[in-house]
Amino acid sequence: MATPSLIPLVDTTPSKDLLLSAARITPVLVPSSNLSNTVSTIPKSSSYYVLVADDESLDSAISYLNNGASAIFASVELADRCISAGVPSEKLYAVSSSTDIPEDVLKGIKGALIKISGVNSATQLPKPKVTLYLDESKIIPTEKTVASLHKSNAALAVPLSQLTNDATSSSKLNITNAFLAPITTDRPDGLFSTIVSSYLHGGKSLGLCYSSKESIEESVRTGRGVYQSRKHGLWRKGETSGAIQDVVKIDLDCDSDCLNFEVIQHGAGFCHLDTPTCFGQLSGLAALEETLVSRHRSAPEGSYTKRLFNDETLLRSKIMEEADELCAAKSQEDVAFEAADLIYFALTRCVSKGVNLADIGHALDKKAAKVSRRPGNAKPKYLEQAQAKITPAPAPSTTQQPQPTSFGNDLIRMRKTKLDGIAEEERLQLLRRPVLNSGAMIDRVRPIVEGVSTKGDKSLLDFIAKLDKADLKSPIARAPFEEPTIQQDVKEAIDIAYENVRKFHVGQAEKEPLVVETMPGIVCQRFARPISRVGLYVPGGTAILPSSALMLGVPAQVAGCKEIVLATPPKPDGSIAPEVLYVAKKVGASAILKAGGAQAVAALAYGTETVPKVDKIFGPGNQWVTAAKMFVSTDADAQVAIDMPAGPSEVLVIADKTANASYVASDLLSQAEHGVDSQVVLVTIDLSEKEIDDIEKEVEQQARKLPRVDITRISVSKSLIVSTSDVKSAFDFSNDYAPEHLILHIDSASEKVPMVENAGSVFVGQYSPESCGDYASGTNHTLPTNGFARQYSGVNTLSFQKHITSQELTKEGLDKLGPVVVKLAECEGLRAHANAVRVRLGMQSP
Ligand SMILES: NC(=O)c1ccc[n+]([C@@H]2O[C@H](COP(=O)([O-])OP(=O)(O)OC[C@H]3O[C@@H](n4cnc5c(N)ncnc54)[C@H](O)[C@@H]3O)[C@@H](O)[C@H]2O)c1
Ligand SMILES: N[C@H](CO)Cc1c[nH]c[nH+]1
Ligand SMILES: [Zn+2]
Repeated sequence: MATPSLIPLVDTTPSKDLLLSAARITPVLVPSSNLSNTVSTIPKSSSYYVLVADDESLDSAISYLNNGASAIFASVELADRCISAGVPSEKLYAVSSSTDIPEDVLKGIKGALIKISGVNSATQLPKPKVTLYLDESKIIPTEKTVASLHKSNAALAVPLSQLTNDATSSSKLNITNAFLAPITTDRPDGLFSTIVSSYLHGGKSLGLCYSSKESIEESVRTGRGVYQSRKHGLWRKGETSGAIQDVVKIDLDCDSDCLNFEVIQHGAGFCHLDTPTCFGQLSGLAALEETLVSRHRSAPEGSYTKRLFNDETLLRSKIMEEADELCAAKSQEDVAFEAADLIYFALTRCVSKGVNLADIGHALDKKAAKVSRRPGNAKPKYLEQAQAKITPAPAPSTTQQPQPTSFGNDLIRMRKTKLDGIAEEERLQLLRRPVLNSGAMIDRVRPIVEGVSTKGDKSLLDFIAKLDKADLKSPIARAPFEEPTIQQDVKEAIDIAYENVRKFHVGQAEKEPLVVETMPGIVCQRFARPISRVGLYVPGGTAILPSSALMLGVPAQVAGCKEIVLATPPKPDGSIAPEVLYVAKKVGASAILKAGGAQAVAALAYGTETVPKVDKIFGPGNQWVTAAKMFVSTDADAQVAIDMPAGPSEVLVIADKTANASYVASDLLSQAEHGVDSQVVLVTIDLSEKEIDDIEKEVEQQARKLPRVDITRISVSKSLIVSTSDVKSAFDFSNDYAPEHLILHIDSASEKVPMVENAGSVFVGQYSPESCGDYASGTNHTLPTNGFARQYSGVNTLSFQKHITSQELTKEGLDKLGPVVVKLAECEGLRAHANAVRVRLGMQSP
C-alpha cells in the first residue's frame, strides 16, 4: 500500500456522505475531542487515526489504540512517553510545529505531523519517516500541492471542511482528485489497472479491470463499483445485471500505479459468466461461508446444517467436541482434519448470528492492533478439564481413522465406524452424502439458463465455447447422422448390450389398456401414450458414457417417443464421441445437441432457433446439470418435466463372512472411480478387524493400479466402512441410506432381497457385479442418488410415457350414477356440475 498522499482531518462534525467518501480512500484523522460523534460513522472496514490532545494522559493515548485506532498522533512530549511505554513505532506519529524533532523520539515514531503556515517549502524529516503537513493558513490546498508533496515522500493533512466530494465544486479541494494526484500509469490509454477483491471473503481476488479518474470519482462519491471499460466507456457494475457492488475501500499499491477495489459483491458474482470470481468458484473458507449463508437462508429438509442452526445445544456440544478432538489430534493430517471440523461448526455459529468472515477478520485486526495485552491464562474450569485429559495421553479415537489426503502416496482408505451403540445424531451424519449445496448451485446455473432461454442460440454458442470449450457454428446435428467409425468389437458389445436393455424395457411396456367396469354400464380405462418430445442428457465431462446414451435411448425408443434429442458435451473440435453417435443412430435419435452442462439443459427445456424444445429431460450429470434440471422443472414457462435428481454415482455393499474381499473391493472401486463426489459405502456384518483389514488392503492395492486413481483416492477418502453385528442392522442402515446401487455379498443373498426397502437397483450375490447393470445385463443404470431412492424409481419404459384415463357410461350407467353425482355436486355448491347430469336424466332443478 502506498503512503497516503492525503489525510482528511475531521475538524468539524462532517456530512456523513463526505466522511464515508473519505473513509473509502484513506484513513481519517480524528481529534480526540471529536471522536465520540464521528467514530460510529466510520465503517468497520476503514482505519482511522486519533489526534490526541496535548493534556491527555499516557493511559488515555494508549486506550485509543486498544479500542480500534490504527495509530495515534501525539505531542512530541507525549510521543516520547508512548515510546517508553512500548507503543510500536508504526502506530505513533509526533505532532510538532517544526521538523526539529529530537533524534531519540524520531527513532521511535512512524512519522510526524508538522503544523505550519504554507507548505510550499516542505522540509523533510529523515527518511524513511513520513512527514504530514497541516497548513494552518486556512488557504484551500490544490492538487498540485498534494502531488508535489507526495514526490518528496510527504503528505497533506487537510481539514474535512476544505474538502468536497462534489465533482463540480471549485471552491474546495475535490477529495478524489487529491487522492489521485500522485497516481501514475504506464498504459498508453491512460487507464489504471484495477484489482477487484471481495471484502466478505478476506480480500479474495474477484478479477481485473480498469479505472479512469472519472470512474474512480464516481465510485468514491457513490460507494458503488464503477470502472472504465476499454471498449464501452464508463462501466457501472451491475447496472444491467443487478450484480452491483458496494465499495468498501480503494487502495493504491506501493508505487501508486495500480488500484485495489475492495467490494461487497451482490447478485450472482463478479464475472460476466456469473461465477463469483473471474478465476472460477470460491474455495476453502470462502466457499464454506457461502454454503452456510445459503443454508441459513433456505435449507432442504434433512439438512444437518439446518439442524445445527435450529438446535443451539447441539451446535454448542459439537463445537466443544471438535475443539477437544483438535487438541487430541496428533499427526498433521489429523490436526488439519479436526481443525476443519471445528471451523465448520464455529462458522455455523457465526453465520447463525449474522457474523461473516470479514467481521472475524476485523476482530482479529482489532486484537492485533492492541498494544497492551491480557496475560492469556485459561479459566480454572477449562484448565482442570484439560489437565485431566492430558494425563494420561488420550487414546486415539476408535471410530475415526487417519484421513488420507488427495495427494502423493498417502493411504487410500475409507473412514471406519462401528454402528453398535452409536448416537442417533452420529448415525444421521453417516447417512449424509458429500454433496454440494443445491440452493447455491441453483443460483449459479440461473444466469446460464436465463441467458439461453432469452437469447437463444447466440447465448448457447457462447456458453458452449466458454464451458464446453468448443467453438461451434451450430449447436445441433440432425438425423440422418454420418456413419461413425468405431472398432468392430466395441460395436458388437454395444449391440449385445442394446438387445438386453431393449428386452428388459420392452417387457416393462404396457401392451393393453387397463379396462375396469366399476358399475354396470360404467367402463373406466387407463392407457399409455409416449411423451412426444424427449431430451436425453448423456454426460461427457470426465468420461464418455455411450452406456448412458443406451440406457436413456432404448426406453425412449421402446415407449415410442417421436422426437428424441440427445445432448452431450462436444469435444474441442466440435465432434461427439463416435460410440455415442453409434448409439444415437441405433435408438433413432432425431437430433444431437452438442452441448453439456446447464446450457444443454436450458436449450432442451426452452428450445432455441435451432434446438427443438422437449417435454421431458432425462439423464444423469454433474452438479451443473442436476441443478439446471431442477431449475427448469420449476419454471412454469418452460413446461418441462425431469426424470429425477440423479447425481454423483454411489454404491452400498453389504458384506458378511462369506464375502470375497477382492470382489467387494472391486465393486466399491467401480463406483468410486466415477467422480470425486461419488460415495461408496461398505456395511459389514460381524466381520473381525482382520477381515475388514483384508478388504481395505484390497481397495488400496486395486485402486493404485487404476488409471483414475487420483479421482478414486478422493472419493474413497469421503467414503465409509460401517460395521454392524447382524443382518437386520445392516439392512436397516442400507434402507435409511437408500443407495443408488446395493450389492449383496452375503450368505443366501437372494433370500434377503425382501429386506430391501429403498435402493435404486440391487445386485444379488457375488457373481453380480454392479458394472453388469451399468452396461449390459438389461436393467437401467440411470438411478436415483443422494437418498432419492426412498421416493423415486430408476428410469424405465414408463418414465417415457404418460397415462391417460377414459370412461364411457351407458344410459343405464348414468341412471345409476347420476343421483350420486348430483348429491355430491350440490354438497360442494357446484350447481352446473349437477345440472350436467340433471339435463340428461330429465331431473328438476331445486
Ligand atoms: N446416477 C447416474 O445414473 C449416473 C450415470 C452416469 C454418470 N453419473 C454421474 O454423472 C456425472 C458426470 O459428470 P461430468 O462432469 O463427467 O459430465 P457432465 O456432462 O455431467 O458435465 C460436464 C459439463 O458440465 C459443465 N461444467 C463443468 N464445469 C462447469 C463450471 N465451472 N461452470 C459451468 N458449467 C460447468 C460443462 O458444460 C461441461 O461440459 C458424474 O458425477 C457421474 O457420477 C451418474
Ligand atoms: N454407474 C453409473 C451410474 O451411477 C453409470 C455408468 C455409466 N458407465 C459406467 N457406469
Ligand atoms: Zn458406473
